[in-house]
Amino acid sequence: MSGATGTADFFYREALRLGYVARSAFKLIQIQKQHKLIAPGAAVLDLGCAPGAWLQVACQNLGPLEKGGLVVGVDVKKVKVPSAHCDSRVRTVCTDVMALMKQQARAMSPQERGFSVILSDMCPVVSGITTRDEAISCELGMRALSLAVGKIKFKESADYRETMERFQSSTGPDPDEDGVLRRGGSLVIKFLENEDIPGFNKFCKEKFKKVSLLRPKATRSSSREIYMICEGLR
Ligand SMILES: C[S@@+](CC[C@H](N)C(=O)[O-])C[C@H]1O[C@@H](n2cnc3c(N)ncnc32)[C@H](O)[C@@H]1O
Repeated sequence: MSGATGTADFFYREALRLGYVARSAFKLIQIQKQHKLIAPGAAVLDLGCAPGAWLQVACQNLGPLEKGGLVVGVDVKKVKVPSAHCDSRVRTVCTDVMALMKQQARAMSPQERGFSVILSDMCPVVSGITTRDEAISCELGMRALSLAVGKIKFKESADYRETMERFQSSTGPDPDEDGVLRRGGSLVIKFLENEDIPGFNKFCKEKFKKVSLLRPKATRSSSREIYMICEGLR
């Protein structure tokens, strides 16, 4: 688990010391510190949650139990809710997000009113074939985006049209047009850096009040991952 660099080893050791199940905890800690996406009592959907470090960080930011809130983690792998930093507000569902319908996702939210924060740390098992890994990463990102904002609609003349159309088909049929992210809510999507990111970025800038890209300090130097942080769904 420890990486080749001193920085990677630092985050690995810190995760062990502080009771996080993976060093990836520090990526969400940095995102949360800079963007304050998870408010006390928030309803958080964590896509690609195994082994559970983001569940821990999300729960820590819900505030005291009496504030309420919920963290639902979804992964193709079965995930046991970590005992440290998690409480009764955290639960996990084992399913493939590519096949998860919006109605099913909404049914997991409090009073079926949707989520205030959606996090996607999903990534493919890296094959080493760059174009293939990038395409799968974009498909996963597109699925997270369409779950959040609903049916992807844009003007014919939009200069990101080609990018969005290319990955739209990967989301599969879903009769529900509405997304499961509440108005004003925030979305975080992990991508492997590639030439389609500017297209996603432009689309998201129309949908959200603020969009930024972040490469957290805990990212391994060998990784091409980057996080798109979208705040304030219009
Ligand atoms: C980098 S890990 C997530 C780490 C997690 N955020 C944490 O801090 O513990 C990426 C996860 O995405 C999951 N994943 C990839 N494709 C998925 C899919 N189609 N549906 C659900 N989960 C998926 C993988 O199983 C893997 O557990």
